Amino acid sequence: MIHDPVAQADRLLAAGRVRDAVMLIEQAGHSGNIDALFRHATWKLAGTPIPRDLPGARVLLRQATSLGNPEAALVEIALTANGSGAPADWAGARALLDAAAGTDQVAADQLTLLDAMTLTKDGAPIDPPRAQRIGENPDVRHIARLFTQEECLHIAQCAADMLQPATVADPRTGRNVANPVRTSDGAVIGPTRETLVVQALNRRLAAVTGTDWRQGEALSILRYQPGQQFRPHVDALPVTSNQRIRTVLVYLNEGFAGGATYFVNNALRVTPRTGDAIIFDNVRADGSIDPATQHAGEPVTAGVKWLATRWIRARPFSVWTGPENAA
Ligand SMILES: O=C(O)CCC(=O)C(=O)O
Ligand SMILES: [Fe+2]
Repeated sequence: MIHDPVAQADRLLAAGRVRDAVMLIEQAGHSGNIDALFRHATWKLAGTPIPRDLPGARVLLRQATSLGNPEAALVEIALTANGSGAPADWAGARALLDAAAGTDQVAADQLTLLDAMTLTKDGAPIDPPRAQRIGENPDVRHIARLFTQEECLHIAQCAADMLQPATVADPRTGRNVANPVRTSDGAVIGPTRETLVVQALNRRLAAVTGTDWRQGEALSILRYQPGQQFRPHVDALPVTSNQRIRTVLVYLNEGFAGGATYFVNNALRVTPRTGDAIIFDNVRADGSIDPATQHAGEPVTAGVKWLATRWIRARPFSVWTGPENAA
């Protein structure tokens, strides 16, 4: 038997021997190697080096979890709740988290945060707060303390190890260059990393924006250090069949200097405070882009600003099948 089939499969892949790598990982999985099962599942999720197969990945994750792989358990929980590879099943995901929490402190900590929320059997908030209007043209609505400090910290922690400087592809060279509009570091919490806490918060954002959670893009996290900013822009996309109709921003911390959100048209300036949210529509009633929604994240002058953004599409949005596709 091969001692470390995952390392061996990586070597085969690096040598371009994809078929051999896949055969090796399959065989090791069949004989109950939990790391091989998990690696095989991640390949099916990523769609490389084998085709994407979400139901197949779920089968492998189930096996790896039941054989005691805690990493597989967390991914299985995420996919169970967000409906990847099978219909969304909040109660099923919750039961898996309960089971994982018995031996895994990461799962236990998530359970503590979840237990502090009052949720329906589908993970939606039972009594979501109402927003107050704070500006006109554009209409900007505000909710104080939509997220608790602990919830904000959890989100920041989910993104912390993935933060990357903002870049755009240079149209001439195709190379990634610094983004001139946004200079902060960012990360998205994709479907395999959506803890039940993040998913409950995404459902809370859906409730307060009057949308379905499936319309939301993956939660985007931004971190601004001194001098970093998001220059004036609109969130709506220039060309799309599934527009970003609404935006909700949640400030994840406070105590830094600068970093207000500024709406150019009505000179509305929103001072960030931990857990506060603002909501605005990016399109007019006829669906056209509303230029009055132009806004900026002003430069941070001292300290660090953390922010979560949920861009909400007109219709369900699937992070698996590409930016324009419905689930
Ligand atoms: O940082 C801010 O306050 C604004 C962020 C923003 O405009 C966005 O995430 O779309
Ligand atoms: Fe924006």
